[in-house]
Amino acid sequence: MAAHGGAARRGRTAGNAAVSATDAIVLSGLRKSYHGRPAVAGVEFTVHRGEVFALLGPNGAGKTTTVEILAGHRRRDAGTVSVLGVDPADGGPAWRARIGVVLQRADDLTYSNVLSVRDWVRSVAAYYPTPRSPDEVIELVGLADQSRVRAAALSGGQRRRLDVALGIVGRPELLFLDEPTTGFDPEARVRFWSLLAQLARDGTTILLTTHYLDEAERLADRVAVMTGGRIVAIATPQTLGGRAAATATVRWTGPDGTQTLRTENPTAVVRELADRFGGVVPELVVHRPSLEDTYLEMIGQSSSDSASPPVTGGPA
Ligand SMILES: Nc1ncnc2c1ncn2[C@@H]1O[C@H](COP(=O)(O)OP(=O)(O)OP(=O)(O)O)[C@@H](O)[C@H]1O
Repeated sequence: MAAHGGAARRGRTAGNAAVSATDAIVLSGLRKSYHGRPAVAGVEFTVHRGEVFALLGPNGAGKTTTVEILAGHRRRDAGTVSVLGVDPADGGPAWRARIGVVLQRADDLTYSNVLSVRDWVRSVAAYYPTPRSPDEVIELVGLADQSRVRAAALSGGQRRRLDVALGIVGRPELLFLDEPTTGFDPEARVRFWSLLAQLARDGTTILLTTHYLDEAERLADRVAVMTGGRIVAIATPQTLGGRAAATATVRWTGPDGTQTLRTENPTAVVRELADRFGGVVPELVVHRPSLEDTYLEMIGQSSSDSASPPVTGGPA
C-alpha cells in the first residue's frame, strides 16, 4: 500500500518537488499559519536517504511545525511534501510503520499509571511488522535498570529516553527527533549520540531539531538554519556560513597588553610571533569561528566572543 501510495504521490508532486530514489524527504513551498500568523513561510529542503539532517533555529522559528507536518501530525496550508515517497497528509498505517517519531510535545502521550517501561516498549513494538527487540531497545536507551518501573514514575530525562525507545522500536527507515535530548544529563546525551551514530550506520535517515550546537556538529551530515519560518542556510556543520574559509583570530599578550589580529594565515602569524618572542608567545590563542559563532551571527545575535578586545592592524 505504501509503495502504491508512494508511486501515486510521486506522479502528483513531480511538478514541484522532484523526488528521486535517493531522497527520503523533499519539501517545497511549505507554509503554515496559526490564527493568520505565519509559522512556516515557504520552506524548501531535501533530506537524502541515510543522511542525518539537523534543523537549527531559535525558539519559535517554525522547526516543530515543520517536523510535525513531515511526520503527518499536522496539516499544512500550502506546499508540496514527499516523505518516503508519500504525502504525509495521505500517509496510512503502512507508511507510518516506516517512520519513527519523537515529538517535542511528547507530553501529548500521557504515560499510564500502571504500565512499566517494558510494557510500553513491548506494546508499541507489537504495532510494527519487524520491530527491534524491546529489551535491546531499553538497554540501548539506557533504561535497563528502570525496565520494570512504572513509566509515570520516571524522571523527565528518563521519560525522554522512553520517548526515544518508542520512536526506534519499530525499526524505522526514517526517524524524526524533535529536541530529543532536552532534559538528558551529560552522560545520557553522549550515550544517545552513539545510539544515533549506530542507527545512522545501519542506514536510518534522521531528521532532528536541536538547540545544542555540539549535538548538531557531532551528529549531522548537514544542518539547516531556520529563523522566522524560513531557511536561511543549509550546509555541512564544517562549512556553514563559510566557516571552513573564515578568517582566524590570533590573540596574545605583548608589552602593550592584549593584542588581537584577524588573519587568513594564522600559521604565518604564529611563526612570526614566535620569532619575535624568542619561542613562547605569551597567552597565545588561535580561534576560528565555531558553529555556535556562525549560527548566532546568522540568526542575528552576537556571540559571547564579541566582547573580545579590539582587533589590531598587525603583529608588528
Ligand atoms: N498550536 C499552535 N497554535 C498557535 N500557534 C502556534 C502553535 N504551535 C506553534 N505556534 C507558533 O508558531 C511559531 C513556530 O512555533 P514552532 O513550535 O514551530 O517553533 P520552534 O522553532 O519549534 O520553536 P522551539 O525551538 O521553541 O520549539 C511560534 O510563533 C509559535 O508560537
